[in-house]
Amino acid sequence: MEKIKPIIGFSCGDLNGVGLEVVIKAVSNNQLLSICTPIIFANNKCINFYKKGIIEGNFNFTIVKDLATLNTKQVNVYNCWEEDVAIQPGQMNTEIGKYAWISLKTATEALKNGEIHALVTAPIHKKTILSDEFHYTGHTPFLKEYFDCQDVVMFMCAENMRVAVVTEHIPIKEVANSLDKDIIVSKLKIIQESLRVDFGITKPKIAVLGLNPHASDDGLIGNEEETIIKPAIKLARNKDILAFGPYPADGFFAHGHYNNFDAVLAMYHDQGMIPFKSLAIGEGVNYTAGMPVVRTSPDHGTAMDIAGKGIADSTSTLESIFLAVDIVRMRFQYEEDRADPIKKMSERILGNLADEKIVLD
Ligand SMILES: NC(=O)C1=CN([C@@H]2O[C@H](COP(=O)(O)OP(=O)(O)OC[C@H]3O[C@@H](n4cnc5c(N)ncnc54)[C@H](O)[C@@H]3O)[C@@H](O)[C@H]2O)C=CC1
Ligand SMILES: NCC(=O)COP(=O)(O)O
Repeated sequence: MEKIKPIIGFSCGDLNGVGLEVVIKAVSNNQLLSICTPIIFANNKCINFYKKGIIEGNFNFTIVKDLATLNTKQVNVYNCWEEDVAIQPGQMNTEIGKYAWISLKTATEALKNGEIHALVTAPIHKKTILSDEFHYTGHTPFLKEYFDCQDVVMFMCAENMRVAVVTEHIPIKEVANSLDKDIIVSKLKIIQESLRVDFGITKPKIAVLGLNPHASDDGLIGNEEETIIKPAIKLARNKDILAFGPYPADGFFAHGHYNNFDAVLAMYHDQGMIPFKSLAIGEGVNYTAGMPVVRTSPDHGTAMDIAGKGIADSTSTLESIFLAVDIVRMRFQYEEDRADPIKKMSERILGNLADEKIVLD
């Protein structure tokens, strides 16, 4: 069957950060146009500002006014604003931060309307984007609310590991009180479903980390393992989720035990992010699992210290595009396979018969 070529939208992130630079670098990859049609939600003048000096040769794009008529042979740019913007790479500036929101808002609307198949978000600066309209600690809680999801999962994905977190951007002193068994089970359900539908793993195994050092050493160092995490794992098992643990986080990563699982659920941000960013092979991608739509993102931030220097690495953005394309295709295939199971099954059986050279009358 012919593979679908999805339309991938890009929000530009903080214009003073490395966002547009890594997006431009990633979409100028020659082979990209054969697997997807990219559309950047920003403004052509801002793209011209960043493209100078970072791309060898020409970087051509088409400015589109109507999202229904994209150029499939080129990168598309949708102008979300018309005014000139005084970009100052590396500067934290709330005036500039507001364009990150305009871009994100426009791209998210397009995602909701089905005008793009997936969204790749370039990094926002969590402080400069804040406004009455955008009052979230990141894309994840915004998208959760926008798409009316009961829960979603921040799911970091790389070639050799996938790490999800229970709590996201909250102060460390609030972590223990934010955990409860239903929240953990909810995350495990989303991870299991995502591994099946988005990654095609039929019987995924998920490791759950403890919260305390040495997963509490049998209650010597805290009790959340006994009172919350173990009961959550038991509950998940009763729901046919192959969850294991809780494992002490340090040795689990140090000795490579993550290799035995399809995903790892960490209790808090740094418990998952530090090993992920340190041990991931290939570049990591931040995927928001549990939504009806597909959103990926590079695993890094605005990198203000190197913004505008042309030295930002775009590999994680490129991987975010590849993962978005893969997931769109996986979901499409998943739906297709289940649209008419009897017909599909008979087609497959007939295929097998043909393989075995059995002739039907
Ligand atoms: N998806 C998103 O929107 C994300 C946003 N952020 C936000 O970004 C801002 C800055 O966060 P930081 O903690 O400083 O992390 P950061 O990832 O921006 O920077 C950490 C270090 O990594 C380097 N680095 C990051 N990306 C790079 C790249 N593509 N190529 C080469 N070097 C790179 C930076 O130069 C810096 O030394 C914060 O407001 C944070 O909340 C952080 C992570 C993701
Ligand atoms: N550490 C991940 C991060 O900051 C990205 O968060 P989000 O914007 O994807 O919610």
